[in-house]
Order: sequence, then C-alpha cells, then structure tokens
Amino acid sequence: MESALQVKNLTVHYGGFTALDGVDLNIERHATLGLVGESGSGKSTLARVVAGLIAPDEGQILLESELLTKKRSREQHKKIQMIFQNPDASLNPKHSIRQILSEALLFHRIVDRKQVERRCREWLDRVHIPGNALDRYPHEFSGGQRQRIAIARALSVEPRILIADEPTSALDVSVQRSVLDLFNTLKEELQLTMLFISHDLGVIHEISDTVAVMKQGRLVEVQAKAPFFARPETAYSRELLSAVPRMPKLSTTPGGNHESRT
Ligand SMILES: Nc1ncnc2c1ncn2[C@@H]1O[C@H](COP(=O)(O)OP(=O)(O)OP(=O)(O)O)[C@@H](O)[C@H]1O
Repeated sequence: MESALQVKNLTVHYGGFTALDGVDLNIERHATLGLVGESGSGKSTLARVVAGLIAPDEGQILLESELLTKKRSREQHKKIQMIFQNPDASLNPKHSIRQILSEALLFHRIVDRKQVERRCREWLDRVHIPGNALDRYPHEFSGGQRQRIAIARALSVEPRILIADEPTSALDVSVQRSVLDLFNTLKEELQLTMLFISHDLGVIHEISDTVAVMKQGRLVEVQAKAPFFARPETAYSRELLSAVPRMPKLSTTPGGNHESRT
C-alpha cells in the first residue's frame, strides 16, 4: 500500500514539558487512522504539527514522500486541511458562507471566479446544507450544520489528507451520528485519507481502518481496527476498551438522519 503520510521521530516540547516524544506513524492512502488516548496524551499536538500549525523540535513529516519543512508553501498547506472540535475555529463569523467557501477555493486556485458560485453550491449540497445558505452567516446555523460547512470548506480545496480533531465531540448525540455518517459517506465517495482523533472509541470503531493509541506523548499501539478491538496488544489499550460500557456504543438512527433545521 502507498503511504500518504509518514511521521518520523516527531518530538515537541512546551517549555520543559515533552508533549510528543519521538512519534513514528504511517497513514496509507485512502485509509483513516483513528487516534485515541486519554486527555493530555498529545493527540492534538500531533495533529497541529502535521497540519503545520506548530513546528516540531525534532523529526520529519513526509507527505506522499515530500519532506515538509518548517515553512510550508501555499500548495503544501492546501494538501493538509484540518477540522476542529469547534467549527467556529475555521468559520469567520463576519463572513457569509459564500465568502468562507469561495475565499478558500480562490486562494488555493481550485476554480476561477466564473466557476466559484457553482462549486460552492455543489459543496453545500454534498454536506446537506441548502443552497440558500450562501448568503447567511455562521451564527445562523446549528453546531452540527456549522461543522458540515467547516467540512465542506476543508474538503473543497482538495487536500491529500484531512485531519479531524474531535470533530463530533461538541455535538449532541443525534447530531454526532449524522456528522459521522457524513464523514463515512465522504470517505467512500472521495477516497479520503484521514487522521481522525477522538476520545470516543465508539466513534473510532465506526470511522477507522487502523487505530493508534497515544499515552504520554508516545504511540503505544498501532493496529488494524478489527484486531485492535478484538485483541488489543497493550494493557493500556485494554484499559481504554474496558472503560467503554458497550462497543460500539453510538445510538443509530435509520438513514443517516440529517438535521433539517437551517
Ligand atoms: N501551548 C501549550 N503550552 C504548554 N503546554 C501545552 C500546550 N498545548 C498543550 N500542552 C500540554 O501538552 C499536553 C498534550 O496536549 P494535547 O492537547 O496535545 O493533548 P490531547 O491528547 O489532545 O488532549 P485532549 O484530549 O484533552 O485534547 C498536555 O499536557 C497539555 O496540557
């Protein structure tokens, strides 16, 4: 299998504290790596370093064999997009949905001005947001809808990897379900490569092909999903799994239940 992302010996210190301690990781093309671990284990730090939001103190990041340096080009930024727990992190509240989507598309030269409106509408349609949303502002949407718009913005620039850091954690359970369904649909349709972070093993079970477990800044286990859930290798993973009451634990609603409120 071809590698999309390779991380070698990645190390990050915050002052005297080591948040990432020599992390090696590989994500295959079109695969989703689910990253789990207790609070403070370094998951977000890993995501931010890979996304280029913070520079590592040591180590290398290779995207499709290209070594990414501390100062990334516009093209390199385009290739790794990130979605946050709080969608407001990527949606400027003063900008309409049209501005938010078209700025990203034009900045990264995905389409020209003549095509941009159509492309914005296509993306809204893909994430089940009505086309009349274009002239509205982020605060006019529910949390789940804002996350869908953030997903559209991130994917519209055609990244090689999508990093999702707890993208469903701030949402109500039913909304969580529909956003997770959307991720799964888009993953299939667009053959996405994803680094998907969640503290919720039910979510990880649904979305991942491979599971990686972090503890105190280190990766303690990386396994394909089925063997991970059937036979976790480390005592720490067994502990994480035993803390989950039922697996998988997300409630199900028929047909993917998209939010209807606009
Ligand atoms: N900017 C910072 N300055 C100092 N320490 C930080 C900073 N960001 C994170 N840390 C610390 O680094 C450690 C790893 O944090 P990180 O956010 O990567 O963990 P996490 O696994 O994503 O946690 P959570 O699940 O709670 O988001 C934590 O102990 C955190 O307090």
